[in-house]
Amino acid sequence: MFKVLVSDPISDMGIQQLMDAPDVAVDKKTGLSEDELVAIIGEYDALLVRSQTRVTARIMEAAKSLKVVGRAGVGVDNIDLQAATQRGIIVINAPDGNTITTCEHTFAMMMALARHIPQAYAKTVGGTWDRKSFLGVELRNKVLGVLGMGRIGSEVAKRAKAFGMEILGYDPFLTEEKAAKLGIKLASVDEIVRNADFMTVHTPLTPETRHMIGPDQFAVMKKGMRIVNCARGGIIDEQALVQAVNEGIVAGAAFDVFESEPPAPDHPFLSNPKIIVTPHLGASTVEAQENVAIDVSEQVLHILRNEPFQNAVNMPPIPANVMTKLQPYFELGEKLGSFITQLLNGAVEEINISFSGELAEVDTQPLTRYIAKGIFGHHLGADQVNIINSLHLAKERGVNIVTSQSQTAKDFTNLITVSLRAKNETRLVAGTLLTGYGPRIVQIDRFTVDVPPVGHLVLISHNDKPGIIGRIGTLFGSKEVNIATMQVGRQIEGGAAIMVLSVDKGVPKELLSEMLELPDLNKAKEIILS
Ligand SMILES: NC(=O)C1=CN([C@@H]2O[C@H](COP(=O)(O)OP(=O)(O)OC[C@H]3O[C@@H](n4cnc5c(N)ncnc54)[C@H](O)[C@@H]3O)[C@@H](O)[C@H]2O)C=CC1
Ligand SMILES: O=C(O)C(=O)COP(=O)(O)O
Repeated sequence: MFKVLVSDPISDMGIQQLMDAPDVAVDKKTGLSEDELVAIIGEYDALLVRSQTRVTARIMEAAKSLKVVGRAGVGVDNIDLQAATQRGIIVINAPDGNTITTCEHTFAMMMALARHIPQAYAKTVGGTWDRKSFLGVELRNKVLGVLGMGRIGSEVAKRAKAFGMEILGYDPFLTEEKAAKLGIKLASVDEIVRNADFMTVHTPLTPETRHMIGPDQFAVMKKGMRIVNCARGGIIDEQALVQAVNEGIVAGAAFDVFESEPPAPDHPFLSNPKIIVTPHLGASTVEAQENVAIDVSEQVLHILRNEPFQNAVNMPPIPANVMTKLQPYFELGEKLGSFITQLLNGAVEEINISFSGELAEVDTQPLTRYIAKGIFGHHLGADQVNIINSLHLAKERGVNIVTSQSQTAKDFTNLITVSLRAKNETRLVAGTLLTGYGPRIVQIDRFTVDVPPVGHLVLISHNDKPGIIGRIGTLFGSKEVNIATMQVGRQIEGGAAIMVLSVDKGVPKELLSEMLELPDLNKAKEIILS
């Protein structure tokens, strides 16, 4: 008999199939502390949660029989995925079931914001008949900026069209063609910030999206913008938003999510009359809760019964013989994917991967998955992409992956070459595993280099002229950024060249912009490989 623990409020109708299964016993115990969960989790084979239960490494450690954690919803930031993977616990989510509901909540928030509904309601039920203070605005003919055009963002855009809005969308996977098909305009974050009347965010919270709307964006923002966040707290810098509201840059904001939930009683949003809030209700409808509970219960049942399953967000099993051969290359593959996606400007349309030398002797598909994980994980969030879903995510986004194998690998015993094609450019990186030395990037575009793919790198394209290395060294020194290693590559003397620096910490934005003012320096980009 499999034992399933449901530790958050999850729709009964959705989990009925688990309750009806003859080989499953379901316990519902909500509101448990970490200690209480640690004390009882050992007897369970599956755990079903929403966003309240924090499934920590401590809980996983105590979970001796746990095979699967099922998240009845999208975001898995409350689950320690690394700990789950380490212990071989599969984590699955229900990515589709609450899309429409969250999209509709976004609209409810946008309209409530445009017409001051919460404020007007409070005054009316308080006994004041005030028809003067709540002059609203129409949505019609307004520009809506959508940051994150995935499942929810795309549905929001669709509905906004029906309201007569013009939509500017930004997503690293949105091409002009896809945008045209959706009837929206592809725009940069900067264009959205400068031109939108309303803006709504629908990205996961990743290192890249954290505070993607912050002081720099508020400084150039169209005056009077209204902002909605029904995705994750922290995508918009809360302190900077409050300041922008107080300065009149932002006319109003509607937030369903907070950097820390629940927010402290003195959180500035809670006392600002121009900011309206809901307590993370985006997914809270009867329909969505049934959908996600049905989806997650179905997959949990498959996993418990050892049947094929979907929607895993962490590590899948790989056959032992394939594992032995390929495992040493997994990290290199993922790093190459992450490296090249950070170099590319524009939405990736095609990925070309070639495996050469001894790698050509085995089935390299698992390695392709790691490379795709590096490419997609950078934008979609490392917690959302794994080697089970990375190829599926590529397909879902219409990105073609072409792989080839060849027995010869120039000067190396093994070589992985990854190139990404976007509308206006193609970028290439190649890497190898050097026995005794570990992974190395050996080619970037047409330049030969020798760089370990770790930490903070700065990629500079410049003209091969005397003095440039010194000028860069002096500039980094003046900003207290230590250069650990420096690699230069060129094809001909005096021609185009590249430099790869590895530095000990993050590079301040102003250092990158000051670098661009140096003579003979053409481009500079920071690349972070964890
Ligand atoms: N408030 C609530 O109760 C709910 C919140 N959510 C949250 O809403 C968010 C969106 O969910 P879905 O649409 O289902 O996810 P999704 O994965 O379909 O879409 C997210 C999109 O964000 C894009 N993205 C990643 N980095 C970006 C960047 N730097 N700039 C612009 N776009 C970027 C991705 O390419 C992707 O297309 C998630 O954070 C999810 O956890 C989801 C359901 C309910
Ligand atoms: O699905 C998501 O990402 C959500 O944020 C919904 O969270 P909830 O299940 O309502 O606690």
